[in-house]
Amino acid sequence: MELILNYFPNLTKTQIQQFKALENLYQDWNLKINVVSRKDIEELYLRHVLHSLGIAKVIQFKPGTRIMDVGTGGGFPGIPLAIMFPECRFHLVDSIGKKLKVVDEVVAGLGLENVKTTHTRVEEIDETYDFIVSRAVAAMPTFVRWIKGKVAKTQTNDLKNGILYLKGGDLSEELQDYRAATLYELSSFFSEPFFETKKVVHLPIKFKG
Ligand SMILES: C[S@@+](CC[C@H](N)C(=O)[O-])C[C@H]1O[C@@H](n2cnc3c(N)ncnc32)[C@H](O)[C@@H]1O
Repeated sequence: MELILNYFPNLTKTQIQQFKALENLYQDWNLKINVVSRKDIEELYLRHVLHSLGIAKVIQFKPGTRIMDVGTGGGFPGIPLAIMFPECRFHLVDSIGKKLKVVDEVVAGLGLENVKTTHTRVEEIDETYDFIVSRAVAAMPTFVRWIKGKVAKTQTNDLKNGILYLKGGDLSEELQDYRAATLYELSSFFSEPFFETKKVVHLPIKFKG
């Protein structure tokens, strides 16, 4: 938890309580339904919470921003972001129901009122969002296909509406067809070796006409 405060010193009391509560909630629920690997649970704050919050170093979502987390799994990056931005609306989607059971329990345990979850493949979603966030779900071309028509046209944030994807390693091949993508190195925000090759990819979605 110190790790989070170190990089986000201006959290409210509620946010601090909620971030602290994550540890017990995930430990308990992970014993019942394994959604996070054991090694990762030991390093929950580094590998999951702080990594998710990399997006909060790239953008401060304005109140009212609508965000979908595609393939949220155990709730990452959606849950840490929902704690960080209580005035934004988060839709966490996954095609595996038991993972969302854990997410629903964590959301209830935290008392988060800005999160809804849906058990479906993202292709079936018929809503629009300002931003679509994700981690470890699909390569960019597939992902872009899945979220077609789901990004709202009107921009209200400093960054253009589109995808904010947490990715690692060399992305030159995967992103070769996406010249509009901007890469933000997480190592410039966080000093832990875990973030050495990790990035937030911002891909604005173009609208025709
Ligand atoms: C490797 S896990 C990543 C989970 C989480 N984002 C994280 O980083 O901890 C990939 C997740 O994507 C989900 N997924 C894969 N394809 C999907 C699709 N088309 N629609 C919704 N969820 C999908 C899987 O069920 C799985 O929970």
